[in-house]
Amino acid sequence: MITMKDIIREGHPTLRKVAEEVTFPLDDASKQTAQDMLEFVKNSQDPELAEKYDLRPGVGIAAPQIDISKRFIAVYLSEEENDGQEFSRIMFNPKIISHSAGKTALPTGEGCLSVDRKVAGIVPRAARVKIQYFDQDGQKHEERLRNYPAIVVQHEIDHLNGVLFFDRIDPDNPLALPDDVELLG
Ligand SMILES: O=CN(O)C[C@@H](CC1CCCC1)C(=O)N1NCCC[C@H]1C(=O)Nc1ccccn1
Ligand code: NI
Repeated sequence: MITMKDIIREGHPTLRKVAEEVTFPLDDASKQTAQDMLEFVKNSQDPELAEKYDLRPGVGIAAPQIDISKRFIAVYLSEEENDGQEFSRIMFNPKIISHSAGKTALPTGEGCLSVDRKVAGIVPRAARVKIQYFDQDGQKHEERLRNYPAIVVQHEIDHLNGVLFFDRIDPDNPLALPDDVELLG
């Protein structure tokens, strides 16, 4: 199982690489790793397991965070976290194919399991995104996301491009709310 010791931290070069696309048919190792990543995110939200294995609660993880520079992510939002609808996905080669002009941001800013410090500031992201990704069988999916799932998936796709959340904070005015950004309420 994946635990915090497997998660690389800020300063590790892999976090700043552009990850490689996966090819299909997927090798078994990538399939297993992706399932382990989803399991980690779910485990991290279970108070008993998080306590037992010292996991920092997370809602998503990208392969580069466990030092695998390949383009796949896992996201898990419980129904409590996502307006009564569970959101659970493993995405291979995820891509934003279009997005809204309007932007959104979490009112409390963002953190990252690979960043062991608090960085205050608004992280503007597209409010709505149309994404394309492949599942482990190589089936193509297209999905429109908004609100919290849209923010989480954009945070994870950033990891595939070597981007960390604080790269998106305005250094001159980190806490300012740009006109075109609506806080997620
Ligand atoms: O790349 C992936 N990561 O770095 C894990 C991050 C991803 C989220 C950060 C903002 C958008 C995506 C993550 O989940 N966190 N960031 C660090 C500590 C907190 C934790 C978190 O927000 N936990 C949480 C939130 C709601 C409910 C349950 N748990
Ligand atoms: Ni992160």
